[in-house]
Amino acid sequence: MTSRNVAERAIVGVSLKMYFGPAQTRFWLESLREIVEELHADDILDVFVLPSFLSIPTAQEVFCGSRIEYGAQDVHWEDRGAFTGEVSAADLEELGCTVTAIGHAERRRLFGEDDETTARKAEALARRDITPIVCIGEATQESVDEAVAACRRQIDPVVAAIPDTADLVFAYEPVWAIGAPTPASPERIVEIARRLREVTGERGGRTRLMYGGSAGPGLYPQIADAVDGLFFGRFVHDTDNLRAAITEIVREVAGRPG
Ligand SMILES: O=C[C@H](O)COP(=O)(O)O
Repeated sequence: MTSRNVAERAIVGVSLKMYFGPAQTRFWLESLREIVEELHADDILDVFVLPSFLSIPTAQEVFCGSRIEYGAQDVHWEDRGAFTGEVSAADLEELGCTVTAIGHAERRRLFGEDDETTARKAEALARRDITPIVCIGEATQESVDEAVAACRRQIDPVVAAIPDTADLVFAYEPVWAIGAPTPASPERIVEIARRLREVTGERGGRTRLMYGGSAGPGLYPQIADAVDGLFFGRFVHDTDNLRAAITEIVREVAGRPG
């Protein structure tokens, strides 16, 4: 992949997983808004955050009048019915969600989510015009060929399940790099991203590719020509780090030849 494939606007996403309670989430969301506005980041970046289900109404309130998008970390594939404990794409749409993650490695490992259920969830989101953030990635630090094959097994059912024109984001997150001290090497990310673009490039709809897995300040400039953005976790909980990470991405994108 070359810089010609990279979208003009970069994407910056954060999943808060289950790290923060409601009050701490509100503080962090307010800080995110302040930082984005101070840096005018939303002029050149698509910024989204995925708080817990309980804090989605808070995100709706905090981001009122802002271009920051928000959504959930999971969704059920049906709109309504006897599905105890679940939340539907219809509910998320009603609360203004425009993005939602599916198929995260933790959902796959801890809650039995598989490629088939991920595809059904993608279809449910696409029906509501909510962009699926589909998490893909190899389980162990195997060869690039094996990693791409593993990702392909996760990509193909999703692509088949949604309309060709639907907006789609893949978050390439090597499972072994999630919750680790450092991300995958820039060389590996760039090579795998290039190969994944070949797989997803046939779609008619916009298909963007992010990197996630221990991403933090310092990573983006090394892989900016290969990915459309970063999917952050722990390393932007600290709002100084959040500011540093967004500042770095804004500088990189603003410096691209126009
Ligand atoms: O959803 C985010 C990713 O799983 C990355 O999390 P992490 O940066 O804390 O490893």
